[in-house]
Amino acid sequence: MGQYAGLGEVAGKRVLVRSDLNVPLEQREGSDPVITDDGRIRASVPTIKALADAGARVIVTAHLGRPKGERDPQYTLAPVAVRLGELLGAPVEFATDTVGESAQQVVAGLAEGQVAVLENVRFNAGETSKDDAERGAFADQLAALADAFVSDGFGVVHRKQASVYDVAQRLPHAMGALVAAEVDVLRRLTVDPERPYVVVLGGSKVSDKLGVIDNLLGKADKLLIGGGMVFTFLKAQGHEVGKSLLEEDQVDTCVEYLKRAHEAGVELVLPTDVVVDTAFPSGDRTPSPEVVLAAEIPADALGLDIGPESTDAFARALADARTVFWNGPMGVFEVPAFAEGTRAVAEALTKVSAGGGLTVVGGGDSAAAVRTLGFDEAAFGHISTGGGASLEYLEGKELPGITVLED
Ligand SMILES: Nc1ncnc2c1ncn2[C@@H]1O[C@H](COP(=O)(O)OP(=O)(O)O)[C@@H](O)[C@H]1O
Ligand SMILES: O=C(OP(=O)(O)O)[C@H](O)COP(=O)(O)O
Repeated sequence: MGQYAGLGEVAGKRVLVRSDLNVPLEQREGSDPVITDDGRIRASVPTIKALADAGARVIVTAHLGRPKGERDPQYTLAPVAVRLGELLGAPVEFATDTVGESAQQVVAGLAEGQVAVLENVRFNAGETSKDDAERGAFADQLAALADAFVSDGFGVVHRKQASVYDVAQRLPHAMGALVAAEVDVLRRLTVDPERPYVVVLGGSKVSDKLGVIDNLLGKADKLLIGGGMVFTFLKAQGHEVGKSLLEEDQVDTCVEYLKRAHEAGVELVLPTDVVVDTAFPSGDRTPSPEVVLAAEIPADALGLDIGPESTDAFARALADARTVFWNGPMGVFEVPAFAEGTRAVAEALTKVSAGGGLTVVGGGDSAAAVRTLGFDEAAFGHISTGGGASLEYLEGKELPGITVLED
């Protein structure tokens, strides 16, 4: 328990652990949602188990998805608590609220070494509030449930949120084993990475992640852009993108990035072809994928993957890499018709690893993608549980959930 030395003896103490249990769920008509990848739950187990084994009364707090500060049944953590119990090999109590009567009762009933999960912390508006007082008031309620706090949700350490940041100011605190291990690997990418250093970006959290490019242009040798990021860049190049994901207010920023990449000699690789469909894939619809030139996306279509020509170009750009960081799937990989770009990038990374290079895959969905597409985790240097968090760490930004632990 050296990791938690700052907390003193944990036996008998109520220890609040912030984990990142934000796993992909498939909603199924008429039955409970199914966890399609439990990687983040598995990654959270060692810290929870170590504390429970040491006799702590462990209270796990976490979020799922982005509910809008109120109860939303599709984002309940109940199935996650069940899975955590299976992985721990011990029953896990579940509180049907986060800080209310149920939470208080469940915590009061916890024996030494027992584990409880509180309902989705984002069902409370205070969690993500930009107002310090509102966030603080909610953090007070969370802190009242516990004697100590362990921060182990690496995927959220870039969020200045009550259960990540404010609660650490209110309780004796320590960094969890997962956060410590993640930071250890990522540090290797910031200190003199072996070159060429290639960063691959994709996914759908476009507004969150476009900003990181600013900083990466000064660090990486090549930047490969796929996924939902592509279309704001294509628009910046003067192309129409139909119904694709687009951050209209970021187009000028992308124009600037294109210019700066050119000036800095950074190779910025954008897809030249994309796989489109006329609607976003949904359960009851058979996809009808079509490959079009990136410069000629029809008005009624939306881009859902990078095309075959781009896939080859991305693989070529990765072939001589010695360090690679990849965050964000290249397409809607959950649907086989739009998974090829993601598969090809994953394949290219395994080759870099096999040749002795360092590859890091970061992000809940990116990690889930490599696993669900059948890749062996051992074929990558490191699979990080955090996408946005890793990117901000690599940028050299201060991560509120980590700096707060240093105070
Ligand atoms: N072109 C696209 N349009 C819309 N969604 C996309 C596109 N490409 C990828 N996605 C979606 O992005 C999601 C993952 O994005 P993100 O959360 O940013 O990644 P991560 O969790 O790895 O950080 C996936 O669910 C995938 O379906
Ligand atoms: O999924 C997450 O981040 P990621 O998609 O950047 O890996 C984390 O659980 C954080 O979730 P958030 O981006 O809704 O704050």
